Amino acid sequence: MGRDRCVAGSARHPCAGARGGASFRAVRRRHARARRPRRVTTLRFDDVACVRGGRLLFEGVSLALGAREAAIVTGPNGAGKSSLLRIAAGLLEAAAGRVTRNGAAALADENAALDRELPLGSALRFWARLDGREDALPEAMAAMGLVHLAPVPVRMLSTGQRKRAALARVIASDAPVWLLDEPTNGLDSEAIGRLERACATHQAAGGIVLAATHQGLRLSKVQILPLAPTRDAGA
Ligand SMILES: Nc1ncnc2c1ncn2[C@@H]1O[C@H](COP(=O)(O)OP(=O)(O)OP(=O)(O)O)[C@@H](O)[C@H]1O
Repeated sequence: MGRDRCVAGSARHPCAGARGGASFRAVRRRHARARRPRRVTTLRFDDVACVRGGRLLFEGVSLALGAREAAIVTGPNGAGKSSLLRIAAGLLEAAAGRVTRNGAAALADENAALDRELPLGSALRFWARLDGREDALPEAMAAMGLVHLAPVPVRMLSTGQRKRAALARVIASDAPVWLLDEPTNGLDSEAIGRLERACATHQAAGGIVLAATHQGLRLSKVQILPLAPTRDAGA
């Protein structure tokens, strides 16, 4: 039964299923949580500039993303794509301009930050537990085709498998803003399809995707943000 058909009045809530299971109160609490208005997710760059190592990488970058929208940052090596994502994540300060983000961000970059000695399942659970999202992990691992790799130590994973693990970490997080740095690097076509479907699900739920990539990534409601490097950037 759909959420909107949910009616009160019986000892067992109709959404609890034929065999009962959840009590009326538990189901009503769950539905109240689902109905609770979430603040609308937004990410804005207004006239942003980035300086690294004393060199101006880019300037005058503006971008406005709302719920369900996406952008792909393009540009040659060294143009500052990763730097732009780090600015969006709040890990790097813009040299000029204004960055506003409404909603937590999850960043997937080349550093998966997974304990190499732990089995993949445990390494991912460490982060999911910190995020209070342990229950979301099995679905995230399934989304990236990782379930069978759960017992394998992280250090034994291939490049593509490690990339999929980093993406599963983002999927399991509750962050409405996904920042994906070269997310298709090392992924085969099946894994790219999985990532695209995960992004579509995330956007449909009101999330934002900002990705930096040299390769194609099919996203809906997407805008392209080409980074034109300054002479200073020497890309
Ligand atoms: N910590 C740092 N200190 C100084 N300079 C840095 C630092 N990190 C990156 N840079 C420089 O900033 C420039 C932009 O780097 P960035 O990784 O943002 O580029 P990119 O567009 O993502 O490149 P690529 O396509 O190769 O991934 C590069 O010239 C790089 O050497």
